[in-house]
Amino acid sequence: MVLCPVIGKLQHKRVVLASASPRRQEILSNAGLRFEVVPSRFKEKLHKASFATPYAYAVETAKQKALEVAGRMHQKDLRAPDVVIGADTIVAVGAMILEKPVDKQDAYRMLSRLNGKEHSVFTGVAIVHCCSKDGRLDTEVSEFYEETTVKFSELSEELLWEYINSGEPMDKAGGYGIQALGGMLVEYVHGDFLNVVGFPLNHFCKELARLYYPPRPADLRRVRHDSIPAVDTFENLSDSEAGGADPGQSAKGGRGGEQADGDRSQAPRALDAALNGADSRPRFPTGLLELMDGFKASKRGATLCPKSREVGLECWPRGRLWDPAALLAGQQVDGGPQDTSCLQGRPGLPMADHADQAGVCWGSWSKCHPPPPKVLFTACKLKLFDVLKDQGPLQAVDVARKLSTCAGRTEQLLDVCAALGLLEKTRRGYSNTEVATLHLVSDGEHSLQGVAEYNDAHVWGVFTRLGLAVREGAEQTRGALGAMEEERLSQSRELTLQFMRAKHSLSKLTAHHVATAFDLSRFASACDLGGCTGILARELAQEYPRLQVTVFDLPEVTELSGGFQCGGRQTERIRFVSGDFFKDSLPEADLYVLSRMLQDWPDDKLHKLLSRISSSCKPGGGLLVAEAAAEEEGASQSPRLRTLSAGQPRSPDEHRRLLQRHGFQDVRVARAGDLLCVVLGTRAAP
Ligand SMILES: Cc1cn([C@H]2C[C@H](O)[C@@H](COP(=O)(O)OP(=O)(O)OP(=O)(O)O)O2)c(=O)[nH]c1=O
Repeated sequence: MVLCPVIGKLQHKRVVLASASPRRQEILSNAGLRFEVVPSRFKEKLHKASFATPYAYAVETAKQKALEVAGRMHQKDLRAPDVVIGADTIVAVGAMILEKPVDKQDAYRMLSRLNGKEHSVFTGVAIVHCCSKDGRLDTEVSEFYEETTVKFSELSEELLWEYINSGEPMDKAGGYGIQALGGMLVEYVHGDFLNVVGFPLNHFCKELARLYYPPRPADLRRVRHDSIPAVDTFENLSDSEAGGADPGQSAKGGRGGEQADGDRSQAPRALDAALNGADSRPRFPTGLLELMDGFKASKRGATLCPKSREVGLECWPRGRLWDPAALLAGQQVDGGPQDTSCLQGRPGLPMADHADQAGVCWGSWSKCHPPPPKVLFTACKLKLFDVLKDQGPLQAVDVARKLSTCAGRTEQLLDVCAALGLLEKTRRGYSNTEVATLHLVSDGEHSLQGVAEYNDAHVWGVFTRLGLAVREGAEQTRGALGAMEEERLSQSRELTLQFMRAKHSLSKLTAHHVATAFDLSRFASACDLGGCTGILARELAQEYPRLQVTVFDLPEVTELSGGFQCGGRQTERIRFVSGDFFKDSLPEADLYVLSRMLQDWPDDKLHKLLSRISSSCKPGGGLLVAEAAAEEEGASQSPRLRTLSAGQPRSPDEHRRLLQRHGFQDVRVARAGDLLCVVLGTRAAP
């Protein structure tokens, strides 16, 4: 039972119920929660017509009730409570919202509307976590609603008036109290009874459990590959992205003036850290990155598949990518020819599934399933996860309205996202899973939207166009991609920014692992070559208090890096220097750092770069290299963490040999964060 540990977590907190409702007080105290009652003074006068649904109105009212109490208490005591709970119950008949009747006639009107019919009772709940920062109130709001269906019997006028005259309807939404005399009016109830009485206790406990015990990515449920809905293609949906409505605008629409802090993504980590004093860095989203990156495996795979190449089909290596949930859980699935069922028997589809000699089975995903990465990119581009963060759970039709997209296609997109483990689908609609909340919402601290955006806008195209290079092998691919990368960087400011955003968000996840893989305290200065926005430099400066760090990158990158800085004391020890590490002299440093750089370059460039570093590095100085880890010694097959990189990961031995070849000795290799291979070599005397 989730309740006990959750209540335990709240035990030492100052909890306030922002409600005068005696029913809410009773429900919560019966559940063992200890709290103070401070009724809200928020006037329930929000403009109902401006809400897309009745429950959106209830949720917003609940939130405003709680925020009013939090603000007032903070102003009065200069100390806010830890948690404020607000709730609002409404009765909805279709789109019409009924609140508490103002007088007997009003109660009669309401009860007459409900007479003999089904209606919905919605309770919106807001859980506001408060803290004071520099005397200012800081809040994190988590919100949800519950719906219960109630059916009234056919009631006579006489009975209605008798009930009204009892006085019971006056302080209750819809003009009745199901828990007392009003129970006699009710034929049936579907859903949570306590929700009708004013507080959905069960959902509240689940929400607390979600906040205090967020599921780990590995806990994401596994789905069978055939649960991914079959669709022809998502092109139509993509068309609407490009067309008329700006999805970003739609996503924000309808809730004008709302505090963006109604932010479910922030709450779990902040709470977790606050409660457990734990490191709030999220686990590495391996599966998600593999999903974002998966299409590269497909394109490389084409080299192994002569038949598919002949018929010009896009190939997807079965076994790796047909089980998206396994991917999200960071697992790889072995497949055999018997697993081709998802590809077979779909009438009219030009299938080319077959097993080649290497035992790899191929099929045309483009005709029977949408490619999972493209689904993810499309959802990000449409700001689907932002909409669900702010307003979820939502039904497909509501999502389509908010995104200005086609309802049918939107439902397909939502279903595929649910099958991929990015969304949760329940009776109440679709909502973000934990991994989506953490990494796919655009303004989240650990958002990987930048990676999705960049992969979609640029890398996908590169891989799609580079069939020739892919067929001709990894070296050529690296060369072609490296050249395109150079060309791209010089091309447009927007692309550069896109690239920087992607690299910035990835570096946020890896920088700590890179900085701490070895003890670097013997170095007084470091130079991060291609250090982009300085995330790793910042981590190094934070970890080693006497280290001076130089970030060296192309002028167009350093020029834009200012927009990514967030201050802090360690920035005094960081400087940005513009230059091209293939042409210009490298800044002096005891330690040179190349983080996720080497994979990008063809061998000639790679050796040129390493030999330039070797010449600049003083004897005793170091070279720290961080790359995606190959899965096992000698098996450079892992697609992990190659996002933004073109080449294949090297094995520890390959790394060792590479550094030794350029005059580095005592080369040590460490696996960091399960996904990175970090290598440290010491420059030998020439
Ligand atoms: C439908 C129904 C509502 N109600 C009550 C629950 C709520 O208290 C009330 C709806 O009004 P609310 O505005 O939700 O709550 P409230 O005014 O009582 O308290 P506060 O605003 O301070 O939080 O109706 C019942 O008790 N029984 C019922 O069957």
